Amino acid sequence: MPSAPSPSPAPGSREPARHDAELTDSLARAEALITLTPDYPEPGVLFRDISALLVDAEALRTVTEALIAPFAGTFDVVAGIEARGFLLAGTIAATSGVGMLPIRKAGKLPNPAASVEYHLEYGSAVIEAPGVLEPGARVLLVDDVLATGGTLAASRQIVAALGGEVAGAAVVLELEALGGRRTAGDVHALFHAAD
Ligand SMILES: O=P(O)(O)OC[C@H]1O[C@H](OP(=O)(O)OP(=O)(O)O)[C@H](O)[C@@H]1O
Ligand SMILES: Nc1ncnc2[nH]cnc12
Repeated sequence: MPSAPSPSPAPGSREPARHDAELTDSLARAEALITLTPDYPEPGVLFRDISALLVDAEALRTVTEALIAPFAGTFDVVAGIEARGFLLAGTIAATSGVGMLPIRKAGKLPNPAASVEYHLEYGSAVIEAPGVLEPGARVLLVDDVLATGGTLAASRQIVAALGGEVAGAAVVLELEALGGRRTAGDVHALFHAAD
């Protein structure tokens, strides 16, 4: 079940306001669109795919708004982590009226200003970013899945190396069994999977 945001009752009422109930339903509908594929990309991994959520206009809008809800007015730039994080950072940038910083996988940028190696549930990788941030820019990090937390932790290092400040981190789905929050720090997660 979605965990955020929680419904706020109308004054003098024990019932949630209708718009909050609708938001909860819409989030539950979005969560149900996340598909599970066993043994992908390697044996033992249960892969979560947000493609069906992305292609659904209502689900995409609801998830975009819920990802930024706790951070309104606190960030100047949204950073998306290649590749799936790009998709959400794009919608957040358009919705929030801020710019978007692409954090790329290694070898895609001509002159990376920062580079960090990290480990994932299935392998290791290097991310890089261009030196385009204003000093002190407040950056919201966005990704689809929090698993081991290696990607978000590396992204925090990238933002610091660029001279920015991390305003927060938001993901669609947290895989709790992998303990990523211990590595990635505080993360706003819309949905939680226990396994
Ligand atoms: O918490 P972690 O263990 O670091 O894992 C989470 C990361 O793994 C996936 O990306 P992946 O590297 O598979 O790249 P993709 O977006 O290009 O598919 C996902 O989109 C996150 O970025
Ligand atoms: N199980 C998983 N499903 C989707 N993306 C992931 N990134 C790391 N682990 C993942």
